[in-house]
Amino acid sequence: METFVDQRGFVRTIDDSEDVPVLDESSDSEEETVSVQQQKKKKKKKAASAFNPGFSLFKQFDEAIPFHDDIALKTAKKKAASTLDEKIQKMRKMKKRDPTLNPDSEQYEMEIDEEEDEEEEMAPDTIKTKDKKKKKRKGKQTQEEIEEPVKQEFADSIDSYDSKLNFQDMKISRPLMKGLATLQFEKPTPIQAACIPVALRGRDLCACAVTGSGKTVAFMLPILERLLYRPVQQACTRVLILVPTRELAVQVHQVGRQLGQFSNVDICLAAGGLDLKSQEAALRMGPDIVVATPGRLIDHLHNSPNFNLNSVEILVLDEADRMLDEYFAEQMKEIIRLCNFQRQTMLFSATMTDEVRFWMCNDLAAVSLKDPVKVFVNQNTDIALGLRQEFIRIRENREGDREAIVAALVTRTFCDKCIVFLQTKVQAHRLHVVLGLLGVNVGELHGNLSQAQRLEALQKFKDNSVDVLLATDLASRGLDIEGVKTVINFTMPNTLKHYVHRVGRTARAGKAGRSVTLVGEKERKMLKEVVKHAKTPLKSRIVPPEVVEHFRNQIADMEEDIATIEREEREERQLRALENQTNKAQRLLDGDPNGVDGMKRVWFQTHKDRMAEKEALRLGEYNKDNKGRNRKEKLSAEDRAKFEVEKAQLYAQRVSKRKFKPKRLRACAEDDNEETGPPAKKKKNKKPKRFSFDEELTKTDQRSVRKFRAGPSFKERQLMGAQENLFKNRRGTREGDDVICGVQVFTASSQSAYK
Ligand SMILES: Nc1ncnc2c1ncn2[C@@H]1O[C@H](COP(=O)(O)OP(=O)(O)OP(=O)(O)O)[C@@H](O)[C@H]1O
Repeated sequence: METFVDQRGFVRTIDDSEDVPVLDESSDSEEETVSVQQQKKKKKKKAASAFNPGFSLFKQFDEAIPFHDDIALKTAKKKAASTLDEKIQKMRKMKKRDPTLNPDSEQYEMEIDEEEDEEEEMAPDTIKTKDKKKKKRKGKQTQEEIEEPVKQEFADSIDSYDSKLNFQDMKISRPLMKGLATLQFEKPTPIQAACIPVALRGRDLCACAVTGSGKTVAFMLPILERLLYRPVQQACTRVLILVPTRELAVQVHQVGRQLGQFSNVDICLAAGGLDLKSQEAALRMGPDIVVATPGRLIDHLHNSPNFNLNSVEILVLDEADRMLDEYFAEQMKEIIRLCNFQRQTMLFSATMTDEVRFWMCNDLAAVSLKDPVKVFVNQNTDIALGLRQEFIRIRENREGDREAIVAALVTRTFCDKCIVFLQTKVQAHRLHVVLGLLGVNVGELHGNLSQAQRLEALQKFKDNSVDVLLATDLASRGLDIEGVKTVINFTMPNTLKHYVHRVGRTARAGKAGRSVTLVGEKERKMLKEVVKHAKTPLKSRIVPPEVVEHFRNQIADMEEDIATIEREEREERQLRALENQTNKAQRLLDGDPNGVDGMKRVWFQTHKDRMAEKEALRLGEYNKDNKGRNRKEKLSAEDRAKFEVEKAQLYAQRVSKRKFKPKRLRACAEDDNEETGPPAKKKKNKKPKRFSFDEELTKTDQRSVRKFRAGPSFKERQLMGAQENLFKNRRGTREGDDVICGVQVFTASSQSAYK
């Protein structure tokens, strides 16, 4: 793959006017032959290293272990030490060593030695360029066209930038220039050139630029620059950066630290899954910048003494459209409620156009911006021009071939630096076993893993000890992994936006990359959307039927081994659950029901509320159909693939329903004054909602109780002078809608309290 490297070895950035070298069509067959050869060399290497003479399969059963609870737990620990990869290796070696264990077991032998010859005879994939069909206007409008956009009003709009501008021209201070030099950033990218001067002026902004265009530096650099001039007498948190995933938080934190390494700005990470106590200690010191995921941040806000957001001067929402979608809605409301409203707010994402109109009319009007500047560079594309997009058609009755096709792709053509995106964690895990048994060096990254496992999987993929990473949408946003060559979509992503982010993991910072998406008949609508948005020609790839059949047979032969591995894992999980229960019981006996320090952690929602929210957001269950009936005990390849597609479609349906749902009006403006800004415009022809006192008293359903009888909000308590009690008894105040960004939002209870 070609990269842009200038004479001085710096990674150059791409200008709007430049042509990006898309992978040459004529190179297809040559490229793939080379790839197959490389794969074969690799396989030989793997075959050589696959056998460890010291390995004893039954070693763990050598000693007779008497059954005893305690020992069972110890065994659980011991068993848990055997990772999935170890299990896969064990199975492969077992089959290799003792063919009598399974009459079909030549499969692994064949794969290591003889299959090479067989594959040599197999035809390479065929690639055709997809022609863009001419637009037919049937007088039928698309959903986007039908929708009447409620647009955010922008005070200014920037859609071009000064391509000659460099970091010196922006008056970036010396310590940060040194940081930029260490990162070898010579020249700002377009989004940086456009955003940094605006952000330095303290203006609110809403920025959108293609994936991999350097948005992180676009907000981090002006933040650090402004913090260099902060008063240092009193340490407090002045900047809050919110991101949707823990991995992204780690990455943003790292970029901040690298950029600010020669300054005295203190950055703290408050992401879920990482050590709570050390985060608490760091937050107590009042770090200048906090990079956080919403859930963990709320936990700290409610449970860490001396940590609050009262002094936050800059709020950044990275992947803003995700942060403001329904999944984070309740948590974001809570954070915004606790955040100082006199602040600069910056929103960044690669896919924002659609969302902007949302924010103004949904519950999250709270993050509305003050005279915001819209910075949309490269507006004509959200997909990198260096990306080559390929599609593989899956015929209606061949849905079950998806696993075989992906196996063919990653073993024959895209053998390294490849991310495969799947819709469900279960399918990602299964594919780990399948590809592992086929000898692929594979890792998985999704929400069913512990944080340590997640970070380890990512690290292994980054440092090339894993060639193929199987991930859910957890990894689709923001992650910047150097040198990702290929992104494979097992099914068409939920929405165009998901597609843009997934394929955006490759072809970053002006480099070339490739995406391969498997498209079934039911997913053709989404494909049309992608075709409509494409700025470069799309390709259609055909994997030869004999290759698909070969892998399909191999996978079918492995089913028994897959079941064995899954059974072992299930047993380990049960033992771990038993261990957890025993530990819990032990803690109860010791009189410490809540953990090490005996403090019960509080959360703004009750456990029941949280579970109800999760349940409402759930998109079907793996072994239940969409009517809630149990699926068959043993799912076929078709069933699994169908569920993946179904799940994506359920999500897309929900998004589209939400777009059409009438929005609740909850805000009313205060008097026009400096603090609160101008009053909101009165809606014509809309009867004001009336709250009756009787209603407040008599309505006892849960929603009304929350709506009418919520306690005073943060601001109201402040007004009442109860500052010291702010962190006590926060539960029950979540609907205490309050003063946010100049708009005062009253609940009925607060209205009557003020009357
Ligand atoms: N000025 C620069 N010069 C060269 N490379 C840069 C520059 N700024 C950022 N990069 C590199 O570009 C890559 C992408 O940056 P970043 O992750 O911030 O992109 P992004 O726009 O946030 O992507 P996404 O939309 O996927 O979140 C990173 O590897 C980063 O190091």
